[in-house]
Amino acid sequence: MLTVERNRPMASSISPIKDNSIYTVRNFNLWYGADHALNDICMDIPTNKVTAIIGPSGCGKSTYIKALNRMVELVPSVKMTGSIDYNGQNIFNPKFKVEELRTSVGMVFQKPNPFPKSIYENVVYGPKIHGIKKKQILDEVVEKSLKGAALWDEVKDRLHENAFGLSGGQQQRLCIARCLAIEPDVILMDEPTSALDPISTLKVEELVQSLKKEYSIVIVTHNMQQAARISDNTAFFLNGEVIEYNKTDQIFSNPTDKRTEDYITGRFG
Ligand SMILES: Nc1ncnc2c1ncn2[C@@H]1O[C@H](COP(=O)(O)OP(=O)(O)OP(=O)(O)O)[C@@H](O)[C@H]1O
Repeated sequence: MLTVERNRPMASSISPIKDNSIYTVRNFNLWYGADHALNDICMDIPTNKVTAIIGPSGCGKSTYIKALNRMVELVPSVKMTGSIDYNGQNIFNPKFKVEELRTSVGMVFQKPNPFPKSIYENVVYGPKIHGIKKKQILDEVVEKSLKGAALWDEVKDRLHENAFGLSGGQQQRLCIARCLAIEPDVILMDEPTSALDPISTLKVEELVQSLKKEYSIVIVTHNMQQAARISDNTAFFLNGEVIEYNKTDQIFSNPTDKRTEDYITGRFG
């Protein structure tokens, strides 16, 4: 189990938002070599809400969400202290099964990254890895996931065509469908619309809002309007710290920290 080092100044204390939390994060620190990228993060993720993470480039947003699914450990120089509990279990406990995170937490990246396969094969990729072979079940997964990602009507007659033939916005929704196919509880999104045109962006934003009925969503975004439009709660990160974490309305209408106000009003970042 990881322990907390106390040989450095404490960051601002952040009171967790009082909702059912799928993640409980306590005093979490992360270093890339000597670079202290996350500093004493205490930030819970509520269930069935959209949580936006905003902040200037390099403040640790991606690192934080990659810690939530233990992807960040793929970087060899990483060192961490503190705890991240997922459904009450510390994900860094040696007894914790990381495969559980792989099936419960899906991730959507900045650039759509479909596999060089058909639309159908992209969606069934995860379920097949988890041993589902029956065609009828896979067909159902494809329809349900593509409907969930608001893409079914656009692709139902071309399921066996290569995914690279889709537009960028459609490819991103396909990546969301691929994520839904593993039936996750959480979807982590790292700037999912930054490579998309305004209409595709709107479709993904509408999708995020409809998905929160069934999923807990964390979205990193540089787009203030997007965070304000689609999220329930927003965290403002700066230099690896959570400066403010509150209801989105509150953050955007009446931030308590001057640095949050300066950032959302475009004075820096
Ligand atoms: N693989 C890595 N190896 C070493 N340092 C890294 C690595 N990834 C990120 N960092 C460093 O950690 C800090 C936080 O980076 P991170 O990518 O989490 O920020 P971010 O807020 O997501 O930035 P952006 O908005 O530009 O994507 C930065 O100083 C960055 O240089």
